[in-house]
Amino acid sequence: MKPDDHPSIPPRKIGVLLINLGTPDAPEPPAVKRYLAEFLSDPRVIEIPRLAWQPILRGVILRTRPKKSAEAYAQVWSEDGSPLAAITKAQAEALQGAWGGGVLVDWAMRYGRPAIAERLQALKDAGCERVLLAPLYPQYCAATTATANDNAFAALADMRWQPAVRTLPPYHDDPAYIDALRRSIEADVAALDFAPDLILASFHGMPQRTLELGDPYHCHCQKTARLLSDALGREVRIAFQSRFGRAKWLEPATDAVLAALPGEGMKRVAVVTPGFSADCVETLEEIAIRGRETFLGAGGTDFACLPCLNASAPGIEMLRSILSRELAGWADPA
Ligand SMILES: C=CC1=C(C)c2cc3[nH]c(cc4nc(cc5[nH]c(cc1n2)c(C)c5CCC(=O)O)C(CCC(=O)O)=C4C)c(C)c3C=C
Ligand SMILES: [Fe+2]
Ligand SMILES: [Fe+2]
Repeated sequence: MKPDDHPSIPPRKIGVLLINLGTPDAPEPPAVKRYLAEFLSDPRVIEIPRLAWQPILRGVILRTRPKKSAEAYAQVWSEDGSPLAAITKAQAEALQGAWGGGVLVDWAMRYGRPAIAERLQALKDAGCERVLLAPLYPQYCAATTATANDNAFAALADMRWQPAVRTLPPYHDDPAYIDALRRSIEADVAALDFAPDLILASFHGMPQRTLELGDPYHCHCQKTARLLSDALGREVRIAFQSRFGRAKWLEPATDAVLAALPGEGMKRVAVVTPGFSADCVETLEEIAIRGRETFLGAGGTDFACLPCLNASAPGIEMLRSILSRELAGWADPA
C-alpha cells in the first residue's frame, strides 16, 4: 500500500460550483434595473467610495441604463432565457458524472439567480463536505474572480458547519485552455465562407487604474492572446470592449479597432472573445450585432463573431481537465 492510500476512509461527496457573472431574470427594464443595482453596487466592480458612487448610480445610471440594456438583452434572449445562464447550466449538466456519482456539479451566478449562497447550501444539503468553487474567468480580475470568491466566503461565514473549500485559479495560460481555443477557432474559421485577414481577440475591458493598482487582468489577457497566436500560427490582435463610465479604460477599444481595420486593408475579420467562457450580451449583442455594424459601416466586407467555448466538446474537455487538477486528492475522473 502506498503511504497516501487510506482505504478505511469512506468516499465523501464533493461539490463543484461553476460560477459566472450573472444576468437579469428577464430582458425588461425592471429586471435589468434590479440586476444592475446589485452588480454596480459591488465595491469590487466600482472602486469609487460608496458615498460618492451611490447617488450617481441611483440618480443617473439606474434611471437610464436599464432601458437601453434591456433592449440589448431582448435581442439575444433565447427560449432558455439569458444565454449566459442557459450556457452555464449546460456546462454544469455536461460535466455531471465526469468524476463519478460522488461529485455533484452545480452552477450559480454572482449577481442575480441562482445565487451562490443558495447553491452552496444546496450542495451542503446534498451531503457535500468539500466544494470546489470555480469562477469561470480564464483571466483573473478582482472585479470578477475575487468578488465571486468573496461572495462564496460570505455565504460560508453564515454556516456553522462549513464544507472544506478550494478555488479554481485563473487558467489564462493553461495548455488545455489554449488548445481548446485553437481547436474551436480553427474549426469555426474553416466553416466560414471567407478567409479572415485578421483574428481579433476582444476581451472585456477594465478601468486602466486597476492595471496600475496591480490587477493582473491586463497581463493575463495579453498572455492568452500571445499563446493563442503561437498556437494558431497567425497574428491575433488584442482589443478591449464594453467600456463603462467616464474613466480611462484599457486600450485599444474594440469598437475603435473595428472602425480602423478596413482602412488598414483588413476588410475580412473574425472576432473571438476568449475571456468569456459563455456567450452573453457582451458577445452576442455588442460584438456580433453592433461590432458587425461598425466594421461593415467602416468599409469592411466580411465579419464573423466566433462562438465562445460554451458547452462545446473542446470547451467541456478543457473544463474537465482544469477542474480535475483542482480536484486532485479529492476525486478522480470517472
Ligand atoms: C469576462 C470578464 C468581465 C470583466 C473583467 C468585467 C468587468 C466589468 N463589467 C462592467 C460592467 C458591465 N458588464 C456587463 C455585462 C457583463 N460583463 C461580463 C464579464 C466581465 N465584466 C459578462 C459575462 C457580462 C454579460 C452578462 C449577461 O447577462 O449576459 C454589464 C451589463 C450589460 C450592460 O448593461 O452593458 C455591465 C454594466 C464593469 C463596470 C466592469 C469592471 C469594472
Ligand atoms: Fe462586464
Ligand atoms: Fe456591453
